[in-house]
Amino acid sequence: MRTPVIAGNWKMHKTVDEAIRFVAALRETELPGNVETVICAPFLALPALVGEVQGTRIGVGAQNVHEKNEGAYTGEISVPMLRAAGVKYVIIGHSERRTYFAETDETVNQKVKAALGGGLVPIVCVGEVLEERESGKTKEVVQHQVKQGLNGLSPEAVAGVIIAYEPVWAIGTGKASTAEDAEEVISFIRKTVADLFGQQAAGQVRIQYGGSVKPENISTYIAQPNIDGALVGGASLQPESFSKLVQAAAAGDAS
Ligand SMILES: O=C(CO)COP(=O)(O)O
Repeated sequence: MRTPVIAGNWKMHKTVDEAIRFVAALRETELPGNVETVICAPFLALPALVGEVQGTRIGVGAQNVHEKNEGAYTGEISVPMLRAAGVKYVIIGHSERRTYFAETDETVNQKVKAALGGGLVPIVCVGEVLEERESGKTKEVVQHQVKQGLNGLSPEAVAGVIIAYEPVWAIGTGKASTAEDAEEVISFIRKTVADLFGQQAAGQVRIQYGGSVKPENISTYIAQPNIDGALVGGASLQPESFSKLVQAAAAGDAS
């Protein structure tokens, strides 16, 4: 039985004060125990958030990390720095980082290894662009990204990874993938993990859907057998909406 994960990706939103106010509001709501709840915030807000979530079920994640532990890499943040700040998760290879910051499957792989080696849970993002979808290349693209991103990991390590399938055309567009389409690709990703790392790792690895997930559609994804939660951008920015996502995921998982 895989515990679903609802992770908010705030992207470049919220000052430290805004982040603190968000958690204060979220703490007013009852967060269910059968859903892993994560907030991935800008680096600056992370230490304050770690303090604010003490005693709650919320985990804190970063949105990127450098693959080296330290060195002359101006502007970068390392795994040991995040760990020392109490951060538990890190998003790796988000399509925005691949598009705007030249991340490749190779850098994703190095970052995943660094994260796992340093005790962070990586949320590894994969997904096709519209042109690839329209030319029937979705499975080929995500298979390649999964294979390269997880290259060289042990089956035990893969079991602890979270994969987020985020079709790029669905991100921030309001054009979410249907739950059936997302299930088809995510079950294919699980099969790819089984082929590469064995059935046990494939049975344990959690695979989220991301792309225009809202409180109104989250239940349709959670109802799918292979979809283990969601990575949410816009709808994670308001505490009411984020709380509804977590509640709906809990209700869907229990049903
Ligand atoms: O990119 C996303 C999460 O990482 C999805 O963003 P939206 O939920 O705003 O479409």
